[in-house]
Amino acid sequence: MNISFIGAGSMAEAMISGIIEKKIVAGNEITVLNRSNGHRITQLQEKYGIKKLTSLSELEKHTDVIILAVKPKDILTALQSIQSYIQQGQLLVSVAAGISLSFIESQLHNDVPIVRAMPNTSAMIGKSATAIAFNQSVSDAHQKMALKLFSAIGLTKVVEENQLDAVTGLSGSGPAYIYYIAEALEQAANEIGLEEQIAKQLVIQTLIGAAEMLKHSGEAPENLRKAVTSPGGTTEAGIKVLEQHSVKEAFIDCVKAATKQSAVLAQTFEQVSSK
Ligand SMILES: NC(=O)C1=CN([C@@H]2O[C@H](COP(=O)(O)OP(=O)(O)OC[C@H]3O[C@@H](n4cnc5c(N)ncnc54)[C@H](OP(=O)(O)O)[C@@H]3O)[C@@H](O)[C@H]2O)C=CC1
Ligand SMILES: O=C(O)[C@@H]1CCC=N1
Repeated sequence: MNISFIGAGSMAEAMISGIIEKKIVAGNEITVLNRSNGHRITQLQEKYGIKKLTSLSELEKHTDVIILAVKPKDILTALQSIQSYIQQGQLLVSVAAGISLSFIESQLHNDVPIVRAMPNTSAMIGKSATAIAFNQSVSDAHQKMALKLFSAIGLTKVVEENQLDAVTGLSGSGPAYIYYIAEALEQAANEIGLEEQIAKQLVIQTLIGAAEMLKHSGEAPENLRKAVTSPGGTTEAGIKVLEQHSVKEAFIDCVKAATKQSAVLAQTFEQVSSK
């Protein structure tokens, strides 16, 4: 299988790294095209043994999967540049946030099988939580191929496309919410007089331990929380303050706002692009 990346940024690198590490394809079966920076391609060549896509016409003969890994603002130009080279049987994958399957279809000449994906930054270490949706032209074989590719960068779930705004609000943006908690815990540690380097490690290990417990214990988060909370104890005193500040409600509103913004961005982008 040969894979071509249009765009050589952080998401492309995360996918390249995962795909090679999981031996889905070898480095020399991956070609990459960037917009401006030759140095970036050389860097990826040296690190992963990938090849440079020297001309877009190479897509016609040597590619089974084309992965669009450009920013949403660049997707129209990228689609216009590749549209005449896409061949029957090739699979097109887009990781661009907020760019709908119908928008991509509208920029192409034929019925092209398309996968739209929403990964997150933990793809860098193979720990993304990704959701993918397919258009009508995607075959069973293509679905399997897409699942294999995204499973190389973490957990992958198939959803209907209308769920992708919610996925973006939850797990696409999700790492930032957890980093926000880590920031707050580190600041608290500082204010209560803990040594900085020790506090950082305690915060990280607390987050990892809690995440692993959620994954492996089979218990609901509420039960795990109650197991830490002794009556009249320290956790109860802490949680009481979170409740006074309506922190749970704030997180619920946070995910809803991010989900809403995903839909707004998609609409705005498509209106601008269709002018
Ligand atoms: N980063 C993340 O965590 C997540 C990213 N995504 C999505 O992934 C996509 C890529 O994001 P990310 O990797 O972070 O972005 P980056 O800015 O790191 O990379 C984008 C790359 O696309 C290249 N590019 C732009 N236009 C073209 C073009 N016409 N032809 C070829 N290459 C082009 C850029 O080249 P140059 O540098 O020369 O301009 C750059 O290398 C986005 O659409 C984003 O929404 C989705 C979920 C999470
Ligand atoms: O904040 C954003 O718009 C993007 C989409 C998902 C993660 N980051």
